[in-house]
Amino acid sequence: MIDGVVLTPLRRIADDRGAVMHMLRVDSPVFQQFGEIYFSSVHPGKIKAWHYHHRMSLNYAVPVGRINFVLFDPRPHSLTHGQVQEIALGDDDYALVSVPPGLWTGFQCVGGETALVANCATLAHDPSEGERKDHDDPSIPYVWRERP
Ligand SMILES: Cc1cn([C@H]2C[C@H](O)[C@@H](COP(=O)(O)OP(=O)(O)O[C@H]3O[C@H](C)C(=O)[C@H](O)[C@H]3O)O2)c(=O)[nH]c1=O
Repeated sequence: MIDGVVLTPLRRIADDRGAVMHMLRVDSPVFQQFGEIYFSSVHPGKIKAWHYHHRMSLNYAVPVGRINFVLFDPRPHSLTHGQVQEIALGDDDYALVSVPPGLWTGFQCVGGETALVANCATLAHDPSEGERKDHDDPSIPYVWRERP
């Protein structure tokens, strides 16, 4: 796992009416502070990458559909400097991934259903706090799956 990233399995309590899906509680070891919750949908095969945050920590869960979540560690003094990691997230592999600032992240919808990514972030969205690169930027050593 990239240094500082935490993957926490989450409960999905299903019955014949639907399901309750946990995400983040104030007494969780990964809870820091509340900034904003938002949801990002991504259609089958589509990529949303790359995102970088200077100060915001992310807490992602995917209650609908499935994504391949990818992280790249550019931090010069990190134990995992230069590493790339893929994490499968989705309603059938339901978990919370907590990501510190300073990493490049992105995701691709895998499977045939539009996926919904929930982010319970430690700060309210502030465009000046983030950076973007194209999904195929050569400075990040990762090749996304072919898109339909
Ligand atoms: C998050 C946000 C976005 N926007 C605007 C900015 C753009 O014009 C448009 C799409 O934003 P973006 O391209 O950043 O969307 P995603 O690629 O889905 O990424 C967003 O959702 C993933 C999960 C992340 O973690 C990102 O930090 C977050 O920005 O919505 C706003 O006006 N307010 C907001 O709070």
